[in-house]
Amino acid sequence: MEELYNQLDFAVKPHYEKIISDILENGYSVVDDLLSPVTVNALRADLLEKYEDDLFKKAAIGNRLNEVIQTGIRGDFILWMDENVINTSHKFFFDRINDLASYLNRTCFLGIMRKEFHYAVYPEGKFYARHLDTFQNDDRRKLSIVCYLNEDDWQPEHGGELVLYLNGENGEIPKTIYPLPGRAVIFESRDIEHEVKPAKRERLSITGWLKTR
Ligand SMILES: O=C(O)CCC(=O)C(=O)O
Ligand SMILES: [Fe+2]
Repeated sequence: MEELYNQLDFAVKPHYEKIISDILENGYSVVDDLLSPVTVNALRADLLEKYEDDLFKKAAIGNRLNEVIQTGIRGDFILWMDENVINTSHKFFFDRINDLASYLNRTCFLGIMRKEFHYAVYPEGKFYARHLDTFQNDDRRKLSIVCYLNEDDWQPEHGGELVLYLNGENGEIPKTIYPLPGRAVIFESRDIEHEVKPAKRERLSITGWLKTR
C-alpha cells in the first residue's frame, strides 16, 4: 500500500521536516538558511534605517497591555513589524514565516493562527536576563523564532549569545547559540527558558512568535 504521506496533497519539505524533528526531540532547532543572504541584507538595511529614524522604543517586560520597562532585565530597543506595509524585505520575511507556519499546521496540527514579530537592537553592553516568552495570564505563544541580522564579520568575542536552558535527564543543559547573520533559532515558547548575554557590539535581530489564537 502506498505510504500515507505520499497521498497528502503537498510536497514534503526536508528542511521543514528537520525543524519539526529537532523540536520534537530537543525543543529547539537552529537553521542557518531560513532566509537568504539577500533577504538578510535587505532586512538589516531596513532595520538600520528605521533605527536611525528613531522609530524604535525601549523594550518592556510583560505583554502589550501590561508593559513595564526594566533595563535591569532587558536593554534592547524594538520596533513591531507590520506584515501589511508594502516593503520588499518584509514580504520575503513574512512569505517564509507564513510558509513555515502553514507547513507546521498541516503536518503537526499546531493550530497557529496568529503571529507577531519585532525588530530588535541590543546596543553595546545590553542583554536580556533569563526568562520564558509566555506570560502568566497568556500562553498563546507557541513557538519563538529569532532571526539574526548581524554583519557577516560577527565573531564569538562579540558576545550576545543566546543561551537556551534545556531539560536534560540529569538536570539542566545550557545550549549556547551565536547570533550569526542568517541564522534562525526556533524553540518552544512555553518550555524553554533562555537569555541573551551582553553584546559587545550592536546586535541586530528579528524576534517573534507563532501563536495559537
Ligand atoms: O535575541 C535573542 O537571541 C532572543 C531574544 C529574546 O529572548 C526575546 O526577545 O524574548
Ligand atoms: Fe525571549
